[in-house]
Amino acid sequence: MPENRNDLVELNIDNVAHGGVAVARLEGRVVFVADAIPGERVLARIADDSKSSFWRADTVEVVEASADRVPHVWAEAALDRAPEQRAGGAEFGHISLPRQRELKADVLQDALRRFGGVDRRIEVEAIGADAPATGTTTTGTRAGTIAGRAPGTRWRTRVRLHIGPGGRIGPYAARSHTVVPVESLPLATEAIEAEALQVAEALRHDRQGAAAVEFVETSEGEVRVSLVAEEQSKTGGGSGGRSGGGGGARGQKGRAGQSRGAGKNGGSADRRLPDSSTARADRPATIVERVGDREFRLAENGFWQVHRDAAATLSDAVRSLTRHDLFDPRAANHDLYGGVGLLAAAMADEFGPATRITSVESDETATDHAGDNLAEWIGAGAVTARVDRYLTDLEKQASAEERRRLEAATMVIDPPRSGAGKQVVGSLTRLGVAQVVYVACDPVAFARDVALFRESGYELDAARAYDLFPHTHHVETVGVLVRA
Ligand SMILES: C[S@@+](CC[C@H](N)C(=O)[O-])C[C@H]1O[C@@H](n2cnc3c(N)ncnc32)[C@H](O)[C@@H]1O
Repeated sequence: MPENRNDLVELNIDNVAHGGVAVARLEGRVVFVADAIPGERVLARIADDSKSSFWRADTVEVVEASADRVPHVWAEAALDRAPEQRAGGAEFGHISLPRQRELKADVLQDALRRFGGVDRRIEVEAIGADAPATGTTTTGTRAGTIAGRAPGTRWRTRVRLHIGPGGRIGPYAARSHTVVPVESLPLATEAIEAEALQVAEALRHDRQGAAAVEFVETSEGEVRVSLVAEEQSKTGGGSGGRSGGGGGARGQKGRAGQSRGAGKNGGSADRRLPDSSTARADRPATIVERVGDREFRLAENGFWQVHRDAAATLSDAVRSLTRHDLFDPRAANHDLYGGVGLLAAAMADEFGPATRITSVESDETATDHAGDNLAEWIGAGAVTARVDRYLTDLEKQASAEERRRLEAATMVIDPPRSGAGKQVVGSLTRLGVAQVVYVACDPVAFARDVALFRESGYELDAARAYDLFPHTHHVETVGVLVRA
């Protein structure tokens, strides 16, 4: 029986839940506990008791520590601060990296079992500079550690910081809209951290009507800085995964803003950023990202994988996991939720210049860029459409010959966090496609979609999981679904 001291309770931590919190029980009720590790005993403050089915609590002191507890990777998110003053976005930063990956694998395994009906353990692999030093992959990710860089840090090439009272910038605290001013950003690239500190200084004097600031470092080392206007910040615009040190893994675009490049070495002395009302009308600037030998053009506020080695890792993953024996280059292959064509290019690279592949993406600017990025392949193209409507139209309108090409097709799908869902999975299975190479950033949404595929006669074939978001709870899974 836990000891009650006002709203403080001692809790034994049992396991980990989806969303980066640990699970304890208090008089039979589930309590989701932040900043704890399974196996620990902690003193926690109840933060939310509004629901009858579960409560939320924040660790304030560790009574019996796990052997996997380490000093927090981000001092400004550590236990010695009040919970509402801990920077959000590095919710696993107090756990050793190998244990973080085990916990992510636990969450994925549990989701696949409970929601997908699949009994499978998929270990979560370290990537890029955190991976064991076995050389360089086909698309050029760097394996092995970089001297002077703590493991699991300096990977974040997209960061959104919010502007709080007094013009001070920082991430939100976990599960709140309280801005926590910070003086370090250990998950961000060094260049973004340096730029953010300078911009923070400028905004303290004049917040320029903005509610948030976004930082992007391209693979060429250029840092772009954009202000996000008040109403755009409230509607949650901005590319996926930019919040704080590690907020969401990804999301939808939609932010118009104003920006400037800071160059490789920190930018100009003039810290005034362009005015939001004038710049909002402009088309967003184009940036270039490099993956191996390939260049991709995209809008600077457009979606791009967040970890500096993620684009290469996922390109390698879809190339190697796709069942080569089921791949037909002349079939109606697709890259659904294709962004600027990253994974379509990986497939065309793997299967040769005759490969037919169509990228389908709802964002018009991204599709325009995908068309350019895929121009060298005669069989590759890009379409602006919502995937659900596009597939429904295909079901209604495809000729007999097109249906045969769809049946033989490989569909790469890389949906947002909510997953593909019933309608899209229904269309894919009714079309009877040969295989689906599913890139998933949310284990529960993935597992639910796996269940839908299984109900329609598909099985989960090969699958791998990657630690694209070290020190956060996020994990990326790539799984292949084939007709059983
Ligand atoms: C996770 S990103 C993947 C992009 C690309 N595969 C990559 O790795 O760069 C998901 C993409 O799907 C797009 N998207 C979201 N919902 C969509 C929908 N219903 N139909 C088409 N595209 C959608 C987003 O704009 C975003 O570009």
